Formats: sequence, structure tokens, C-alpha cells
Amino acid sequence: MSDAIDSSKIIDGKAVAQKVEAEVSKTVAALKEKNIFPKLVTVLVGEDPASQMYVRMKHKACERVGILAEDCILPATITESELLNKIQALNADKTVSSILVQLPLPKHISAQTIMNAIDPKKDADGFHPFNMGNLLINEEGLVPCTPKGIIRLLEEYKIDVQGKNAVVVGHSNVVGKPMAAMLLNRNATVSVCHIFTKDLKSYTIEADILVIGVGVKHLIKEDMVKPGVVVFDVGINQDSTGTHGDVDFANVIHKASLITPVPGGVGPMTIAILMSHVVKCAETIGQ
Ligand SMILES: Nc1nc2c(c(=O)[nH]1)N[C@@H](CN(C=O)c1ccc(C(=O)N[C@@H](CCC(=O)O)C(=O)O)cc1)CN2
Repeated sequence: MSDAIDSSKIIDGKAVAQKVEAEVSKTVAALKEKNIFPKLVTVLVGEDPASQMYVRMKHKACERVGILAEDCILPATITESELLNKIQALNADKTVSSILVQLPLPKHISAQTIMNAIDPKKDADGFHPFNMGNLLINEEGLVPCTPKGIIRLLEEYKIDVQGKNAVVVGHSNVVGKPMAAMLLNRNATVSVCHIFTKDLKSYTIEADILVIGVGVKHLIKEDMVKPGVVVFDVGINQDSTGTHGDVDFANVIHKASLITPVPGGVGPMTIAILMSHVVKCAETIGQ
């Protein structure tokens, strides 16, 4: 049963993303004074409508903050070695500061092989093993954008992580694993749950901070969380009734102290942080 919603509990990802973008715009303007023109090339393989939409959103964000954006659209039939050649050409192109390969890739291409080929200095997504490795040893440089966005939201809402029980549901390279590392770097006690976890509720019920990104609509119910929990919902599930998160928002909000909505929570932060990473790449390589 869902009662009236207390909007003071809703984490406003759009507003924080705007704040991040305003910071990025200033840095971009300062870089341009020094003849450094940050440029992002997005590589999109195939015609997945969701991926097309995310790439469009990234280009629009580039436009808002003054970053140059270029599209590289490739057919789903491209071979892995052809795609590797394209990445190598972008690595060698001195006008390109960042390269982003939109995921998922078609099944015949190994995403990890492609990530490994991107120059780590141009890796705005933070997926290269060099950048992931640095994250693990608490040398956070270019790190995956979604978990970094969640860290920024924790900071903006002044939520101390140290000593808290943080539960991450999902163990992908894009969200779950880097999220766990970032929380561990901030001295949370971290549990990572996934599809093979027995008795998910026995973990989520202990969470002070709960992050979920598994793509199962409303997996997290009110009875699975404790009062006061802070919830970050990374799930995007589309159906005929609209876009839904992995959390049963209308009911869980009554137990939570803070919670991200879907849409308008974590998603906009992913893109804003990406913008900040493009600038970071440009600063590092001087282009
Ligand atoms: N190379 C990458 N591929 C993928 C990443 C990534 O970080 N790098 N993450 C996801 C998709 N993604 C960005 O690429 C992404 C997903 C969702 C949003 C977003 O803002 N969503 C909106 C809702 C949109 C809707 O209605 O469907 C929101 O939450 O408000 C931004 C980026 C996988 N691939």
C-alpha cells in the first residue's frame, strides 16, 4: 500500500547533475583559453534504441557544457578486429581527448577486449583495467561514471559512509564492482549480492546504504529494507506503463530516509560525471 509521498526524501539527481555540469562548463571555458578543446568521440555499434538514446543524451550534455562531440556509428556486423582498428585510430588522433564505446556490444565482440584497447588516458568511462586497477588500490582517477555519480550524491546529501553497512546488489563491471570498491575506499562495510546470492533479503535488511542495479523491476520491496536506509536505484526497466527502477519506490520511500527516483535519480549523474571525465582526460593529455 503506498501513502502520500514525502518529497523531502527524494534525492534530486537532476539538480545535482546540473550543478556538476555548471562546474564542468567553467573548466571547459578555462581550458579553451589555453587552446585545449575537449572532444568526446562516442562509438555506437548497431541500432539498439536504448543505446542510441543514451548516446544522444551524451551528445546533448556535451553541447550544454561546451565539449565537442563526434559520433562514430558502426554496423552490428562489424568484426572485433575492425572495431579494434577504429579504436586504435582514435587513440592516435591528437584532436580526440576521450573515447567512449557504448555498451552493450553485439555478442560476437568481447567488450573487455575493446575496453583494453582504449588508451587509458582517453578512457572517460573508466573501464580500462589500468583505471579499474587504480580504483581497487584507492587511487581513484578515471572511474566508472554511475558509481562515481552515486558517490557525488552521497557527498551532496552529506551522508557519511565510514563504518556504514553498504549493500550493493549486482556485480557488473559497469556498476556493482566499481561501486563496491568506491564504498570500501571510504571505509564502509560492503556486501555485494548478485543473481547467485541465497536469501537476498537477509543482506538488504541490514543495509544503511543500498545500491541496486540488476534490471528487475521493483525487486526491492518495503519489507526488504530497514527504517532509515539510503537507497540508490540504478535500474532502468521499461514497460507499457513507463520507466521503472529496481526498487518499489512508492512503498520503499516510507521506510527510507533518502531515495533516488527513476527517472531523475542516478541516470542524469552518469552523464554529468562523464562530462567531468572528458575534461579530466583533456587536462591530462593537453587536448
Ligand atoms: N559505455 C557505457 N555504456 C553504458 C553505460 C556507461 O556508463 N557507459 N551505462 C548504461 C547506460 N547509460 C549510459 O551509457 C545511461 C543509462 C541511463 C541514463 C539516464 O539518464 N536515464 C534516465 C531515464 C531514461 C529513460 O527514461 O529511459 C534517468 O534515470 O533519469 C543515462 C545513461 C549502460 N551502458
